[in-house]
Amino acid sequence: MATIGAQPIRPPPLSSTSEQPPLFDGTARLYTSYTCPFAQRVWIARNYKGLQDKIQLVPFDLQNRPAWYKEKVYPENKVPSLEHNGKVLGESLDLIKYIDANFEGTPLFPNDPAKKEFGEELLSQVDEFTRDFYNALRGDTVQRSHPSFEFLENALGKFDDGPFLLGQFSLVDIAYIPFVERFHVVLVDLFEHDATEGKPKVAKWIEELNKIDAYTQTREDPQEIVDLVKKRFMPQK
Ligand SMILES: N[C@@H](CCC(=O)N[C@@H](CS)C(=O)NCC(=O)O)C(=O)O
Repeated sequence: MATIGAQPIRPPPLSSTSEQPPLFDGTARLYTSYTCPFAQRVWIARNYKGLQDKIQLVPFDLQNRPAWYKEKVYPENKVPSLEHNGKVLGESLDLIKYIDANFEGTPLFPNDPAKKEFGEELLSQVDEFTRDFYNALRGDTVQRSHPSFEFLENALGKFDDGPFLLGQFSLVDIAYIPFVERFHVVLVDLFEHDATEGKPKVAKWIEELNKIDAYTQTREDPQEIVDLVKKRFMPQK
């Protein structure tokens, strides 16, 4: 993919009038949206494994999706989905595992049984983690977001051979970071609260993740995050 400095050029999002790319022509495609945290997971995994030339991004303007996506590609009509080997698969947590298992590149899950077990446990908790936070946006946000960051700080204390959730970078970090990125930005911007204060492991985790191009290239503009959350959860702000 072409790059400007370290930042690859993002293909422009397709809208309702855009033509459908060929289906099942042998190209692997990630149907995505640049603003969706679920889709961001799969995008990070693809980048980290060096699959930029093997998995093509097909981004949408989600508010104005083409009808052919639901009709011909993915009836659930959500992003992300992955076209690969004559099938279209969905669900971001399944997709990051699928990409790890079915494509070349650095493995995204450790072999160590204790790490595997803890990794699966954390993956099984991520939906609740994100739900709790979105619920906190409905009132008493700072106070109600505290347990989520406390949970992360504790989880990061489990392995001390690296700054990531399983020590080394893995798909567990990929599952959490798109949401933590958004929560962190929203708390700072709308509540003047730095959730990493007094949480050295979370602060270090975010700092280290921000050194990984595969992740930073997928980050959403903080202002867009704030605008979206304001519009959806707190129009009074
Ligand atoms: N559980 C799904 C959630 C995907 C999801 O909710 N995607 C949103 C965008 S962030 C979407 O496509 N929404 C469109 C719609 O619901 O119409 C996953 O993990 O992939």
